[in-house]
Amino acid sequence: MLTGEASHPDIPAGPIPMPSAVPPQRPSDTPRTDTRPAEPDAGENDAAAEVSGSLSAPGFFDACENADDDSPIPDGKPVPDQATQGQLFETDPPPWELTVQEDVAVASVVFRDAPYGPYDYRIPAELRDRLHPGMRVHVPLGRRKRPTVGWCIETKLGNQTGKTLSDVAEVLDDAPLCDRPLVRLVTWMSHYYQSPAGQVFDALIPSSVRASAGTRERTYLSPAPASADESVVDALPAKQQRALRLLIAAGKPMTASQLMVHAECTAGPINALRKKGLLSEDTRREMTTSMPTRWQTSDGEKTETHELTDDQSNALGRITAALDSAAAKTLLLHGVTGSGKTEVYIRAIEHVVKFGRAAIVLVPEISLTPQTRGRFERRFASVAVLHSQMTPAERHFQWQRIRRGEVQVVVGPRSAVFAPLPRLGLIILDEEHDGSFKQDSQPRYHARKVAFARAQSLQIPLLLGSATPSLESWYATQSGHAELISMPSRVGNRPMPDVQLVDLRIKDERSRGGAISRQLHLAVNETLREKGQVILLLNRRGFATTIQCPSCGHVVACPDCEMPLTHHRDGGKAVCHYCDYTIATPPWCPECRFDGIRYGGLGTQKLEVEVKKRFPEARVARMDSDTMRRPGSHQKVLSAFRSGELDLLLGTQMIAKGLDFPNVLLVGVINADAALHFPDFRAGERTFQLVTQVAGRTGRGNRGGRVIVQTFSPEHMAIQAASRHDYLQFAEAEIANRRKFNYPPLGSVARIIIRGAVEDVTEATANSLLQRLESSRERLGAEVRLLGPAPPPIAKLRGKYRFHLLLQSLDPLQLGATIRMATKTFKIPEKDDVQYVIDIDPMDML
Ligand SMILES: Nc1ncnc2c1ncn2[C@@H]1O[C@H](COP(=O)(O)OP(=O)(O)OP(=O)(O)O)[C@@H](O)[C@H]1O
Ligand SMILES: [Zn+2]
Repeated sequence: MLTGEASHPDIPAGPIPMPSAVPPQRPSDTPRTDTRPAEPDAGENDAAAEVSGSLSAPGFFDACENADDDSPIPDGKPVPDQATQGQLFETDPPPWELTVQEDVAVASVVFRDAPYGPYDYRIPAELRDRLHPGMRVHVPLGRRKRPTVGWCIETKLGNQTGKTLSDVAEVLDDAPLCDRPLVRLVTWMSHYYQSPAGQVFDALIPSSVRASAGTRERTYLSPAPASADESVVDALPAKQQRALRLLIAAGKPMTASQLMVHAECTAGPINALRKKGLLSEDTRREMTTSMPTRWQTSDGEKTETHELTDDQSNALGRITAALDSAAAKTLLLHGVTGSGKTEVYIRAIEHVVKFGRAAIVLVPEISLTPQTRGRFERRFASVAVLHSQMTPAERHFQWQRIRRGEVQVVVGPRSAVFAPLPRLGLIILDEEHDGSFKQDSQPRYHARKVAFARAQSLQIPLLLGSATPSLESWYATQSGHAELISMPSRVGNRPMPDVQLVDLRIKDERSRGGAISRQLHLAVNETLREKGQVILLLNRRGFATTIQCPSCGHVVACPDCEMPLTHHRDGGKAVCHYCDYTIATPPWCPECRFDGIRYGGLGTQKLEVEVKKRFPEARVARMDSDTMRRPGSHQKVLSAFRSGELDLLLGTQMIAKGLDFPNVLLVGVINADAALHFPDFRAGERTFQLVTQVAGRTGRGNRGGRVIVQTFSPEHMAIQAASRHDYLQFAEAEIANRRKFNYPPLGSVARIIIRGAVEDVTEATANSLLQRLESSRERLGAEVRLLGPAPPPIAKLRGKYRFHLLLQSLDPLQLGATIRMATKTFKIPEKDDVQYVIDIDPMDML
């Protein structure tokens, strides 16, 4: 899937189902999601295997019980290379062959491109001790024996395929890039998300690690045994003798250039010594620098350790009990904004670290919250912070530290769930409802679900924390799959801020020609006068969100996506927020040449202009993905805001997350409905989360705080509940809504997006995929509802027409099996140029 397909940076995405049961892993039916022809596969019989394999076999986690032992991946039945032909002629091998065959060491290998494997290869004797699961290999693939890089997922004794295996040609890694539990996680993800295992490995192991970024090979010279013979050394020409004696005297290996400097000679004498066999060589891969970290750690907050509140110590007690029980328990810490969740995480990790174990803390993009980062770095001796602005060399350096076991805490975004800590004891997801935990390209995984799988297989607790938990996690506490821990009040018994709704339908409430209502205007003035700080939320970036001709009605749209372009004032650009297509904003209508084109709709840039005009004294900063492009820019703005150099911060949802500034006395929400009327069953949930979270940024100090929410739908349940900080009311009402349609968390949803250059060919492909889904559903007897194909709200993206199919079921196993069976042999003729993407537990329907 193209990155950017679901990149709606200003639209918060929602949550994902809590797995209550997870399908078994069967590495043999790695899915295919592209149009290339697949290798021959086992055909009809496999369909039957699919039924029993996916619908009745024990779950993945049964298979993963002994995560530490070295047993091969359970239930693996690799499809042998070119199996079908061989099977025509061969029956059981004769017994004498059996003994020989059993002695054959075999590696199962998967690939990132089709055919995806797994296929079995013989491990030649000289590679037997070197090859382990989690390493990359070179193997010959296909009839042409094309040399291909693959990942070894299993090594075993005995060739079960009944035919001659090709040899592994080369082992590419000195040590496994992931340990066995992580290899098992790969095969589970590949199965559950229907994404080739080779591609899952690529998501798991950063490209900087695969490419050994920031390292180079260096060859070290030391005296060879032959140089111990004095007479030999004495007989050498002067320069050679000098160099060799220096090396012997040094007592440690040197590179050729070091030795040249030392011995004040050229390369000649050293090469001569080499040729005479008087030097031995040793090549190592080394980091080129000792890693300087480019980011300061602090945003200006002081270190504080607090006496825990009663809520906090109760929460900590329940978490340490789970840690001590060494069970794979899922805990949901529901603590209102400002209840001190971070302190609880830190204490829980201290408990973990005491026993020599380590923790992972997943956060929505860390560069947005330098504060969180600072809190962890100040409290632990060895923290690895992973974030999107690291260089490849930094990333690789941190990864190596983590793998060597030098790190107590890893803090990072969703991909940090794969951090290769050797003694992981706890995984925490902070702001667990956040949409950034779902990846919108292959493999389309959700970090919460992967964290759950990893925690289960290692038998360690998973701690989810939020003031506005996803309904999936909430429902899990209601159905007994997770334990609920509540922190219903703020630290220091500070009250929740007062929320006032401004009904924008009433004309008097609206301001003439502006975005800021009379009440909000007054409140900002008052706050500034009291030397308090203000946060204003508007979840749309750009200046104007539509460019329309008032004469002919033409809307300037992206030629590739057909979505309206957003006018950006800096540079006078019109930009597609879906694909980044950019043109100069046309000064007149491109259709009818009318010169008086109108910029409608409100973005953060326009709001900034209005704010500066209304409050000329205020020092204002804007925070959105346009102003925050440069590394470190969040930190700069946030430290300035903390130190009081700024009075007013306005921006998109990135200012709604996790910030803790005691002097913020007013939060204004410019338009609470922006996301409410999206064609998505999570629209209400996202609105509730966003309003509650941003409202929670105030009243965090001793001076109190208040919130003004402007809305066209003040009676909407999500906005009502948010205005009362009433999560329970919201959750109960929303669960009842979802129950009517079996939407998550009550049922499971999957989405298949079909895209192609020609509209009717794309639609026809979607229809034939639908037929296949219908017939698999019938063969499996699966209770799955099929909807579509229909054009999604974004019906065209980057020049491709799009259709989608939705699948719904109460049983995620049946849902997965239906798709797997339908797509297993589904091939789209190359000339059609149509691709499809499977999205299990999709987070948006756009
Ligand atoms: N026991 C305590 N006593 C006093 N202050 C505390 C205590 N625990 C935490 N704090 C302070 O309370 C503030 C809020 O804590 P924190 O930012 O962890 O809240 P939170 O629950 O994560 O809120 P949000 O969900 O809004 O991010 C912080 O400034 C923190 O230093
Ligand atoms: Zn576009």
